[in-house]
Amino acid sequence: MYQERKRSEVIMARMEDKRADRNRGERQRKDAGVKGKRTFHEGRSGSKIKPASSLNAHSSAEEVKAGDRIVVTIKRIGINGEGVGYYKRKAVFIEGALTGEVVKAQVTKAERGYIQASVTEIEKKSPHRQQPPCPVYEECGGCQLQHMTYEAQLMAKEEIVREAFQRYAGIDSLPMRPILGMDNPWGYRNKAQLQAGRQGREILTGLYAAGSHRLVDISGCEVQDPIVNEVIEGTKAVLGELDIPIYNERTREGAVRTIVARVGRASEHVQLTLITAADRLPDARRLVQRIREKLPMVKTIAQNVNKGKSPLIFGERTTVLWGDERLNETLGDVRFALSPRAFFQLNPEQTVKLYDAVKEAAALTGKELVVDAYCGTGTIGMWLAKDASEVRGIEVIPEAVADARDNACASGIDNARFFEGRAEELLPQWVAQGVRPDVVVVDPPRTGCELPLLQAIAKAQPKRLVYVSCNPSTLAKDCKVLLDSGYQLEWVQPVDMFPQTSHVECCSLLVRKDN
Ligand SMILES: C[S@@+](CC[C@H](N)C(=O)[O-])C[C@H]1O[C@@H](n2cnc3c(N)ncnc32)[C@H](O)[C@@H]1O
Repeated sequence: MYQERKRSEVIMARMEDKRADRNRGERQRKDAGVKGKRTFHEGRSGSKIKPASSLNAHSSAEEVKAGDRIVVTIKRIGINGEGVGYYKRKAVFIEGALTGEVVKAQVTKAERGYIQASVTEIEKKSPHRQQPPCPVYEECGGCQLQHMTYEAQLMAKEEIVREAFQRYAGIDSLPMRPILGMDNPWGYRNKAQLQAGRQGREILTGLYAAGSHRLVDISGCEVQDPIVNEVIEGTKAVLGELDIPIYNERTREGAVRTIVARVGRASEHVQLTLITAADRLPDARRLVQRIREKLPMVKTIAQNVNKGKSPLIFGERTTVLWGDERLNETLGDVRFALSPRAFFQLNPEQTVKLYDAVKEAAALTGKELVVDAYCGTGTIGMWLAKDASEVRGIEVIPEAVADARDNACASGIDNARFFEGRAEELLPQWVAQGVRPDVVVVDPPRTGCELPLLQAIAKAQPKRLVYVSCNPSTLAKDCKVLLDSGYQLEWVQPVDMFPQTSHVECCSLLVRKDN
């Protein structure tokens, strides 16, 4: 349960990322009242482009209806990676269109506050448009920005953050630092979590196409670590060779539902988990033997049983069939021992940049009490512990708290304690008891912080508040509350944790005005 909750909140695994992307798109469109998804990519979908002569431009947005043709200049990229322009002062959301482009588009939906349309022809093409490297980019939907250069992706993400602060916090001149991107924005994901299925004799592993039960095979996914891809392919081959039954979503028969492979970057060891729909994994002994022979980098083979019908990936019970109980990983000089269901950041290289920004914002001298609210497995608290007097982490998921305690122990950190509970309940209690943190770090789920937590922070008056967020909209809304209660926004540091997708993470520093 812990793993699944984390996943949906922290963009944990690829499958859940897809859902999060879609949900996010829905949320964003709800803001403007839009629903739907991308329908166009130049080059791939050339046949969808209609000649300009078929256009029939309208004179008033009120008259626009589905099926009409309009011409739109794209002003920016929206939170879900779509192009956003205006037609007669109404926002128009156009999947696959890029900033600066002038596109002819067909209206797919016209509502009071917005229009949704799909590209039929690009009149003026962006120099940042590129052919998406992935052959299943459109079908898969896990990435949203492969049709633009990486440079343009970074600019778009900065714009998304700027726009959120303008819209939700009324800040026109945001103290934003340049986004921290990656030198190589490919092969960064340390973990794949793929549904298994069959097409005739062939075993597929991938993601379901949006709104369907059609599995899109994503073999060799370019954002995955190549070692992870190798293990997924090798495992598929062994499953086929031994004719192990693959779960069929429709008939609810078969065994293997999902393959999860996670690589430890420091060791290059891989933890492999097969999620099955029943207790029995047929031919388990031969399966273990063949995987060990074929994939020597695999150091753990585990089975997790999930008999449920919900979209949660993991079930409650995990058995290690062979090998190490946990995968060792390090971030900087902090060590982690990860059980198959334990959460860990998906892009370790960028996580270090994010946590370093948190450390800079916290500006610790060794004397401070730091509260790490929404601490997960305690990674941020541990990153700060050696420069603080005391760290107190708060996390709602018991297994995460247990992991945090174990990880602190493994790293020899003895000034960090982790508490199970809701941040919006525990912090107010502590404050009522007279606890006065010097620095509070919050890293909430996409929904942002609960108001009682923000109120408790305002009451406790920590000198520094470090807000880590994967959702610029809720970040900006919460910042507005904090700015109204005596804080000042010093800087916002966006970090590109998920290149090729429209996700953007930010670390923001707020300080008390009366400091
Ligand atoms: C975005 S993650 C942050 C994880 C961690 N800081 C890290 O960098 O890995 C948010 C975490 O908040 C936890 N959470 C969600 N709601 C919570 C609440 N009301 N109180 C405390 N923790 C909560 C989730 O279980 C999740 O571990």
